[in-house]
Amino acid sequence: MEATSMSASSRFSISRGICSSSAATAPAKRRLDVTPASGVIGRRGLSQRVLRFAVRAQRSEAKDSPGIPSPMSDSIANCIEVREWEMGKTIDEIAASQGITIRRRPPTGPPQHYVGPFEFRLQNEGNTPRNILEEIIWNKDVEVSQMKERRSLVMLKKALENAPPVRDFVGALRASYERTDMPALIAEVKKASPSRGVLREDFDPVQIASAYEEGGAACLSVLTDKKYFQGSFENLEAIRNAGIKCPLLCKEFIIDPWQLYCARSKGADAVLLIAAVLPDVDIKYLTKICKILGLVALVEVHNEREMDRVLGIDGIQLIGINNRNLETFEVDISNTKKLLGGARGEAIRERGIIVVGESGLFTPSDIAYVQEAGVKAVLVGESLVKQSDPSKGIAGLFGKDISK
Ligand SMILES: O=C(O)c1ccccc1NCC(=O)[C@H](O)[C@H](O)COP(=O)(O)O
Repeated sequence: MEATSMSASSRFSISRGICSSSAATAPAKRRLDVTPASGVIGRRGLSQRVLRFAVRAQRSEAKDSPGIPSPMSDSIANCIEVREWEMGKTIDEIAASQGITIRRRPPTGPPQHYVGPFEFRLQNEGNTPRNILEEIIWNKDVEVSQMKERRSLVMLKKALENAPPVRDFVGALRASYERTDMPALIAEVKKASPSRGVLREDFDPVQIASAYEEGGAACLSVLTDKKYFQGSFENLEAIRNAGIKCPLLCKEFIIDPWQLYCARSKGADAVLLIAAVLPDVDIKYLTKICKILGLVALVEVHNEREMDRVLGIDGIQLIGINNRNLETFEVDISNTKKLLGGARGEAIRERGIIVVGESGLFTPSDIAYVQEAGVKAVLVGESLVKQSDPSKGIAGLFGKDISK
């Protein structure tokens, strides 16, 4: 399928995958089986929004193409109602049952424009984020709603028609690994982070991206979050339009399929999905949409439980192991080794999944350590972006020139 267009029928088939067209008439128990666990329930859950999004998309499709019937709309809407009625559980409850501690933003707060350092805010169990990752996600929820108002799905679909073609992200990683016999580099264009503050004042994203390419990076990761990382979709678009050949990962906190369309329209070839935030059903749903758009998903895990959940999902090509605990900021590269030991490592090798070691990599011995543990790619930000010449920084990090 063309990566840049999404036909009504392909959208319908996704909808069928997540919510059987017969759900409204099937016996209740069976409906529970055919409809994924957190699929359409609770407050502000992605899956609930995914289906509403699908319904809206199909309605607008029908408006765009009068005469073409939209047979799934009613059954999806029924599914939403049936699931809400049957389960009576919130998305947070479903997520918690999978070990996810990050909650979705409650409808009552926090105030959208609150300010001040995280630790000084009034603590209130219900409407105050418990850690930085939760705060980022709650903020993203508000931000995505606002962006959707400014740029509708119909507008995004139009933009997709002019989006640059998708490049082979996984192919570029494999080729680099085979060429250098070292982990392929995904070099991150990252101005700032919540854990480290501003990493580079004279930040020119296109210049940094070209230096990375020159230094031998296989792919690039571009932070698009504004509030916490001082990134932007404009940076992603500028890098893509500057003729950089390395495939691009849109490094964003994805909680809604709208963001996938946005990333693709700006020229992304891959996106990040964070298992600490997304229940299984959302990962499955989002990866299906990625496939339709031609995007590859880098699914990020931090611990054994998340790794086991992701290994339970079919069709995953890329798994990132983040050595940074996103709740506490602690970095420990032995996390990579821990998660690749024993049966997990075997399953990964058998299935040909590429593992990306992420965060906290500064020296050739760090690279050797994660390679020994089994990674075929690394994602590196801070240690490269801080170098006056990031291209030379790559040779320093790998202990040799990997550009040839
Ligand atoms: O980097 C952070 O402080 C951070 C905080 C909260 C959520 C995510 C965060 N980082 C995203 C990343 O995973 C890193 O940017 C990436 O792995 C590169 O890490 P590094 O080489 O240590 O800059």
